[in-house]
Amino acid sequence: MAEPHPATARRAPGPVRLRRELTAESGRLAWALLLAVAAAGAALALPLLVREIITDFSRHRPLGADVALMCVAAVGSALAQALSGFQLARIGERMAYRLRMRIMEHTLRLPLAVVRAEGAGDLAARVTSDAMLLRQVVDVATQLPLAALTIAATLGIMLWIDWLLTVVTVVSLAVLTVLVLLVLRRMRVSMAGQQTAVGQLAQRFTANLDALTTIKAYRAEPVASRALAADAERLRAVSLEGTRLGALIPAVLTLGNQLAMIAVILTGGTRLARGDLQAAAFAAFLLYLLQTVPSVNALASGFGRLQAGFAARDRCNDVLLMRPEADPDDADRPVPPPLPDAPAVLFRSVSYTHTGATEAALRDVSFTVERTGLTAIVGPSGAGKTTTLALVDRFLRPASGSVEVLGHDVRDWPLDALRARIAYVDQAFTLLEATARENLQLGRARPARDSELAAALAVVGLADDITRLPQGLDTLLGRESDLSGGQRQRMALARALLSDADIVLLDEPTSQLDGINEQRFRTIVEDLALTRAVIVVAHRLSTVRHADHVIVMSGGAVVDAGNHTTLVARCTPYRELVTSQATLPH
Ligand SMILES: Nc1ncnc2c1ncn2[C@@H]1O[C@H](COP(=O)(O)OP(=O)(O)OP(=O)(O)O)[C@@H](O)[C@H]1O
Repeated sequence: MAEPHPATARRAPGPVRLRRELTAESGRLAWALLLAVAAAGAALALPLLVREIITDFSRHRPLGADVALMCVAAVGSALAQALSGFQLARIGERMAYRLRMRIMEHTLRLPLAVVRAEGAGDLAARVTSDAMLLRQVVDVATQLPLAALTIAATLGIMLWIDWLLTVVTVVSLAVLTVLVLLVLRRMRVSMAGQQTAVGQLAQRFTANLDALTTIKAYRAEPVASRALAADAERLRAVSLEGTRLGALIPAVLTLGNQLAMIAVILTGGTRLARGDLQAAAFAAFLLYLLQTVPSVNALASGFGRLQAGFAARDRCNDVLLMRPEADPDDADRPVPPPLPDAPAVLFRSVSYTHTGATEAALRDVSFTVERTGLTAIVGPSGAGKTTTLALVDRFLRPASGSVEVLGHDVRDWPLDALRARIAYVDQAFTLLEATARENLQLGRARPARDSELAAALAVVGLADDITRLPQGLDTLLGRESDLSGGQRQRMALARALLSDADIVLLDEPTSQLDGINEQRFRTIVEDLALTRAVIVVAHRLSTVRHADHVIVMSGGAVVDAGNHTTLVARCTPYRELVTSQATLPH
């Protein structure tokens, strides 16, 4: 039997905490900050060197040493800045990678209904655009302290040059800060709205691409475009608000800086005229004042990016805080040994209502499936057949009653161990976007040999079709190379054959098979049923007549169960089903 994959039994990852993410890289971050401080320090020294050079000129001193120092400071500053940027890029990309992996792995472990409700496109937006915004927080982690440090150091030097001019500068900067903070507060709300709108647009676009055949067939491109345009318009409007707020910040900063400059020039000019201030000191002060401009800008843009990062973090956490389908103690649960005399599947008074549905899909359903043999579940559309199969594989959990597999309640199985016992062929015969070989081996604990794959493909009559693919078994399916509906169905069957599962669930497996393949399918299922429990949701009488046991469902309840002959004799809904198919080939 296949062993459960231990790696899949994981706990919920917990929310993203930016501080924890950053402290995980504290060594690298400190290194990046140190380099950035060195770069800023070297840049800060430049105006002082300018002062020295001006004094050299005025006193006719040789310039060589001071000019050389200035060059060293300029090149050193550029070099340190570049190295700091490389470090930050590394930290940022590693953080984004970790975050993306966490969200993707967690999403794959969410209940199916939750993933459907969230939408594939919206979930994809969290690992693309949200993760990108969050990644920028890393730059901010050095950008903010560095800018604050540079401003403080510059103000310190300015204070040393002239205290009165420094007071004028600080008052101007304080007014500026209040204005910028007001804009930033509004920006966070806007960023959250923007990211939600991105998710909604991505969701609708993905859904439309998935339904592209139908859209084309029904010339529904204008309808789809209209809906997409509405989402794109919502995104445009909310982004415009964010962009306007973003554009306001540099304008406010420029105005604030200019006001500070005017105030300093007026105060400094007056003192210069009175002889209270040296021309060289005033020039150096003005240069320092100019040098605060990029730092103040960096501070404001850093806070802006932080707001975007917070909004993205909240959206990522919305996903990460969703409960996975496995219980928290799933990984610690011992794998129960199958009980030798227990049935393969046992339903005891099971009821279930789908989320959002007003009526129960299953009501008080009870039945037994033996360890070997073919069990068919029949009934009209909407009777609850697929829901029944979903409960066996614990895609859904009963609202009341219990489902047992191999003698143990499905809730007592570690999820992975339970699913290792069951092979499931869904109605869509889903293939992954992966090679034919990978598709065939899904769910196997150990890789199959080529001869095993060839044997399974031969049984389902697919050997020639796969050989004809451009790279045979190693052809990537789902993009340029794809299979027909019937071929996909047989691939899914071959996968079940290769799976070693004790229980095989087949949801309408013959719907796309031609006569020859339907006959072949019957033989495969009969062979499988010799050693395993095969439960097949079937509409075709040809499948049902050969079943050892038939469960008749209607309106979410089991109305009767028995073999074909017994049911024809005593069960009116079954007889009607048989009569309705009497004209169909079987
Ligand atoms: N995801 C869902 N959300 C809400 N209701 C659902 C969902 N899936 C199924 N249902 C409802 O549950 C009931 C049983 O559905 P189910 O798919 O089990 O029927 P079925 O017998 O397999 O039908 P069919 O033969 O058409 O596949 C139906 O009334 C259906 O509308």
